[in-house]
Amino acid sequence: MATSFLPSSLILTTGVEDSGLFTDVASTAPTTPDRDLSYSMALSATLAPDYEKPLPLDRAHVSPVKKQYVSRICCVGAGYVGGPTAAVIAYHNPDILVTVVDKNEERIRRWNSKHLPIYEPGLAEIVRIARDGSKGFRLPNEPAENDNADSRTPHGAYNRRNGPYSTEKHVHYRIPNLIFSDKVSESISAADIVLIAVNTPTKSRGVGAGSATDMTAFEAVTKEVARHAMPGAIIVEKSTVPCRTAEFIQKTVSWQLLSPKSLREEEPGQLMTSQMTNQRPGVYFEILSNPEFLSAGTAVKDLMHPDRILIGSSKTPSGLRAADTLARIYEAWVPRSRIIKTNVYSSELAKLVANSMLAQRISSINSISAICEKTGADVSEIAESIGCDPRIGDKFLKAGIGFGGSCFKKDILSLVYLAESLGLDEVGEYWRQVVKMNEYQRDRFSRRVIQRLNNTLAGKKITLLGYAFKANTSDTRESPAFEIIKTFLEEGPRQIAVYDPCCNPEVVKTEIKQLLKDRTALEEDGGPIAIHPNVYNACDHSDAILITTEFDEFRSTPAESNESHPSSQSSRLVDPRPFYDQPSPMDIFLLQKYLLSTAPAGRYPNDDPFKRYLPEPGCPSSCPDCSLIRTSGLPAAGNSDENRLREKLDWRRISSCMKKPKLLFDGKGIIDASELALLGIHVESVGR
Ligand SMILES: NC(=O)c1ccc[n+]([C@@H]2O[C@H](COP(=O)([O-])OP(=O)(O)OC[C@H]3O[C@@H](n4cnc5c(N)ncnc54)[C@H](O)[C@@H]3O)[C@@H](O)[C@H]2O)c1
Ligand SMILES: O=c1ccn([C@@H]2O[C@H](COP(=O)(O)OP(=O)(O)O[C@H]3O[C@H](CO)[C@@H](O)[C@H](O)[C@H]3O)[C@@H](O)[C@H]2O)c(=O)[nH]1
Repeated sequence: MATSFLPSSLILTTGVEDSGLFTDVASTAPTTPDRDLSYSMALSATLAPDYEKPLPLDRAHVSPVKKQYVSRICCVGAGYVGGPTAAVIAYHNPDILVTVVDKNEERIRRWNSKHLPIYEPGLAEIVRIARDGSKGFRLPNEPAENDNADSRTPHGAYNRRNGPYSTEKHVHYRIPNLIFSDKVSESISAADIVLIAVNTPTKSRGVGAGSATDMTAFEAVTKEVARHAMPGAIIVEKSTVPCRTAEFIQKTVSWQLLSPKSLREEEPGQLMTSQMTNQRPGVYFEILSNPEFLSAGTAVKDLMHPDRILIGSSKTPSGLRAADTLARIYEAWVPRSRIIKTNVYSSELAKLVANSMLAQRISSINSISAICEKTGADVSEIAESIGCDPRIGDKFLKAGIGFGGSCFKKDILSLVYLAESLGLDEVGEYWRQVVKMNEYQRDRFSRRVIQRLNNTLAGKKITLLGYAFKANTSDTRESPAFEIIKTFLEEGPRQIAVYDPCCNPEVVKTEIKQLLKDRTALEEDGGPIAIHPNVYNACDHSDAILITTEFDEFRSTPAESNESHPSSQSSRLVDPRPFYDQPSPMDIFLLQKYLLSTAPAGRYPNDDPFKRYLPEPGCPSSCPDCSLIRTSGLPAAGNSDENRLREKLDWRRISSCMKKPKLLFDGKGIIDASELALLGIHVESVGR
């Protein structure tokens, strides 16, 4: 077996070697040539004379990746982006060691346990394989419903034992290649590529407070990189950052690297920086922008089947080669045609523009919803009719209580700040209006509820169904529900009941306490806010129910199709066999999905059709997550398990326990008013 680059403690014995199944199986993991940290494989790749030779194509659209160029990737930031992105990169590149580092030790502890800090459908499976390794297995290379096998194979060679379409494929065991660690500088120093995926929120104080991007975390990491990254390492902005951040990194890095003398001569304003230690003359890095476009709740789908991978680089030969090096990592599973290369500032700005344009559509349709409510037009009918125009398209036209989430607002505000700081005040004002409209829409909804309840909530119980900022996630950042709760609190209600099928009630309570900075807001502390684990208790004797998140469980209308999502093409359930080549990690991923979705319940224990999973890490008796599950019945990352029982609400039962007049305010356009009218519930919807 080839030598592994992993610490011996991480190499798991699978027992597969002993089974005699794979006598010729060797680890595909390369070894860093000399372990000298001044050596960078990425740099050597960029200098290799044959680097630009066209790659041989052995598949229709995915090029084979010669991964010997990059052996280690470090991702700084183990959050919603860093964790899943690194996991998917590691899953598809088993011979690259991917280390995710974070200064938050608690987060790292959870990534290393069976209690991942975030929930995303499919994430745990990917992490398990890449972090823990997997057993080798044999795979029948025939489609399950193989009633006409020969017609499925181009050469009629399907049943030949040794032909390209052999009846059985051996899939090699994997050694772990995904590590979560709190050793930030150490991991940076060993990496050929450093992805920076730390948080970049809106500044809350000082110059630009309320709109500029707070670059504190990003800058701190940049300095770590300048001090510790190996010469020639490629630095990648994964975080969403203001346009021209690459230039800022270049300067930060240069200030760290240049000698004090040269700095004094060239940048007199930066004398202070020159006094930093660790100058490393002659050391050079390439900086790339590679923004992430995943959405909460569909992160794994989005990462597995991205619409595009955007890579911005300088247009120098070395910058372009660095972009190619990063592109090759993605080419392990992303069709080349989906990898877009631009200049670095275009890439940075494109991320802000993408989010701003998406949010703008929501604000635009929400503005129309206000007109609809006063005219008798129906905003969903308008959205449907304009969405048929391919120039407009039908996505992101759902009127409601406005957008939430950690990204839209902050990214629009970052664009606003950029425009204003460039003296483009009208441009800034144009985009600021998107945020204003969003707040107006949410407040309009809250006011409508209060008005319909005779302008007072005193002595009344109001129920919010949904606390997460969108469906199928327990992410509650910038949740519209929280802002609505804040508005209602001012009215002195008897109870504000909250139910969310994904969020852990204990976690929501802690969060609300922190955000309100009020120790007496929760019911158990004598306040009106009650977070219910049971939806019927939450609705019992309610004066008004509000739909604040678009969970399918709450719907009385059919769920929306997501057919145009690129992932849906591959998740359309087709058996991907027979495999001509050795099945790739993507092949196995798609086959597993197919098998699980078509098999009768219970057919594959642990959802592991290939019996390849190794045991998950055990927890110590003091594990806080196990203790939370014992007390609340749910993990901290919530109950957004894709296998959770998505039982539809029994609206008849809810109607029977509501106070009269039975009022329901649909903030997400998922309720059929005429259906609930039959149950005696009066529905008011946004834009109708
Ligand atoms: N959440 C999303 O859906 C999403 C999607 C696309 C892009 N983005 C962008 O990606 C970036 C990260 O977002 P996120 O949601 O993952 O944030 P997050 O808050 O979930 O994670 C950021 C992590 O960085 C860590 N960190 C901060 N400073 C550090 C330091 N000096 N050293 C080591 N670790 C440090 C934090 O401890 C935290 O765990 C942001 O710029 C965001 O705008 C987010
Ligand atoms: O027609 C719509 C679509 C969405 N929303 C709301 O908009 C918010 C954001 O939804 P979505 O964009 O699906 O989720 P995010 O996870 O915030 O993803 C956005 O923000 C990420 C972080 O930058 C980007 O990577 C993604 O591409 C971008 O869609 C949620 O509150 C939704 O309820 C609507 O009100 N109407």
